[in-house]
Amino acid sequence: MQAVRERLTVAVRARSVSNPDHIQIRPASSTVRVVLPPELASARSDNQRSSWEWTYDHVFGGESSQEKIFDETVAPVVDAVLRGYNGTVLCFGQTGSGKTYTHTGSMSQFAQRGVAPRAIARVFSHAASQPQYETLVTASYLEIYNDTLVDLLTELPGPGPESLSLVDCESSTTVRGLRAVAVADEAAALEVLFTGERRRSVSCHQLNDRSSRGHAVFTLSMEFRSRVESSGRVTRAKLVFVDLAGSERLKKTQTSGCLRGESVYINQSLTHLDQVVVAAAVSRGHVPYRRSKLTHLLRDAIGGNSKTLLIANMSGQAAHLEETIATLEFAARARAV
Ligand SMILES: Nc1ncnc2c1ncn2[C@@H]1O[C@H](COP(=O)(O)OP(=O)(O)OP(=O)(O)O)[C@@H](O)[C@H]1O
Repeated sequence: MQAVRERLTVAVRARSVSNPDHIQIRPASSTVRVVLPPELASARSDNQRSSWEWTYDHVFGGESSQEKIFDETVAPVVDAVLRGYNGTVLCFGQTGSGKTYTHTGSMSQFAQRGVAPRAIARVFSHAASQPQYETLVTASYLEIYNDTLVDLLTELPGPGPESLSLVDCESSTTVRGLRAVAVADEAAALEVLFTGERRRSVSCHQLNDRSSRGHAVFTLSMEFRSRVESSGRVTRAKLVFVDLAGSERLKKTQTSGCLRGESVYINQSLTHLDQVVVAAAVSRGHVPYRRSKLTHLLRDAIGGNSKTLLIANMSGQAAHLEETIATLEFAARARAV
């Protein structure tokens, strides 16, 4: 792996905008402007603001296709991985804002497929165009559910499930015991992705009838070996997709019982993620990555040598303005890392 640290790239994607007076998506200038309506502004204390404007690396409105999102944001990360760098794509945002749609998309409509299946296609088409290299790819799929590591691929043939643990390597963190399945072609890699997708913890609540209850981490690990050079040099690289569980207000999701416990964990782990992002942005010293399994696992993506893209998904609905502001503020903090 080579060092590639650049500023973390941040893209904002709005699902749809219900009230352009209050939410203005401006792809041409890569900005988003939010103006609170008077009734919300007056409910905030005097020293709080009522309008904001943020600049990101990319901004997409509700009309942007899955293809456009992939081509403009994720394809450069995949291409860096194919040159031997590590890459991470993180989908973040409020529950129901479109994170899983961005990550996986529709399993039945080809044009609606998300960034992970498109990345798989790009990896294997690149491998086919480079016969001078042997490309070996393995896939793994992990879920962090209530701070427990769960292997989503244990139903595939292979050794039985082991208990999983995080292990620090030189600059990144790996998961000991996680199954890595060799995938020879695009179809095999998609099969692994969709097997894991089907096994994710999902529940129905007021804002999403298939809400992810854990953070999902899909990883393609690659080895490139020259068939023509005798040195036998091997380049290794990793492409990681993280579909985070959505932040949620308990009042809005109207969850109770188990679901409520999951929500509390989800919100807490996202708060830890925010704290780690702030620490990584302001300090070159200690960053509390070990605060949760999620931040520990994302050490390389946040403060290491991974080429990292954050896609901040926002609903764009006036009813969720406060959550949208929280998402956009997090995305702005991440851009400072
Ligand atoms: N840009 C979009 N275009 C069309 N449909 C979308 C778009 N974004 C999201 N959807 C649809 O909205 C619903 C909720 O989206 P999704 O499940 O991706 O949200 P999420 O952010 O992953 O939510 P959660 O955090 O609760 O898991 C899904 O039915 C999805 O297909």
